[in-house]
Amino acid sequence: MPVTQDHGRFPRNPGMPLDLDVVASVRVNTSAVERRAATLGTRRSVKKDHQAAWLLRAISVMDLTTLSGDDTRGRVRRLCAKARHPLRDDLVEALGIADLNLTTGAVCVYHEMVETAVAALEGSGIPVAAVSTGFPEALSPFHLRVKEVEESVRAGAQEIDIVISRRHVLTGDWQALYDEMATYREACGPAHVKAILATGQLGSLRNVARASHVCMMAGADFIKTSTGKEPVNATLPVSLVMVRAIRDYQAMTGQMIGFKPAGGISKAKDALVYLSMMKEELGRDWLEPDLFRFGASSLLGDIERQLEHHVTGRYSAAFRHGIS
Ligand SMILES: O=C[C@H](O)COP(=O)(O)O
Repeated sequence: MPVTQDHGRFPRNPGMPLDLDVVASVRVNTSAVERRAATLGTRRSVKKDHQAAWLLRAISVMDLTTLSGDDTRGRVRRLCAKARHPLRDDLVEALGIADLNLTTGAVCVYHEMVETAVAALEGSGIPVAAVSTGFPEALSPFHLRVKEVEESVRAGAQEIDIVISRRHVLTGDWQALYDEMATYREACGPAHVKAILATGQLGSLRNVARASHVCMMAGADFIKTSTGKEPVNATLPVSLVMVRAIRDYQAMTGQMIGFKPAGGISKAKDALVYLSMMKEELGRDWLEPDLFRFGASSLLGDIERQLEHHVTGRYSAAFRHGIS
């Protein structure tokens, strides 16, 4: 499976009027979802022989992230350098992928760091994603959250990760959630918008499904699980519910919406499970950066280690074969 670097094929979601009948009709069979999620890790759709190719793909769909109170411009510049060249030169050579010009899908930072990241990524084609709207709690005055979105776009962010107000979901105020999301959509202008649901704080899988639908109806281009700051972040059951909402929304409107699991995904083997889930649930199109991203601050290191093992294993196997 060749890795493609395609940052320009984003489908823009025009949204639709809020349909409360659809929202009310959303049901989730929690035990069926949990059963399916439990089998995902043991499925073999990523064959061992192809693991290196899948790990390279995981890099190409990664929003390489730093969202820390002690972020500095220097740290962001180093992160951007890593996004341009995610793997060490010797590994790139050993894997025979020098011609791929592999990069991460995007770099994800706070608003304050957008300009620095944009400058550091100039000419690379790698977009900058900004977490705006009072990330991670979204409890600053609404007009300031909207202003932050506008400022991030002005500073050069091509993608905005907004955070929804959890209380609208917890109180079932779908109109308020729709209006909030639609306002952010508008404020994003040409930038693509990812709606962070903060699923660990939404109370139930049914609420996750209903919030997913409302955000897509209001124009979200992507739905994203978590900020990475909730007590529970991306999980497989939550992800299954969200990708199935994406499938239902596509059946209803024809529109393809992206998915971004984020928070706590730091192991290469977990990334492989997510990729195979996307392929099985939504199909091949959802393995591309315009429809799938990992939000992750520490996944790349583990992928690099696994690719090293892959190369070393291959060489030692070739060596043994040579002397037998
Ligand atoms: O949006 C991305 C997340 O904040 C990253 O979370 P993480 O630091 O747990 O990988």
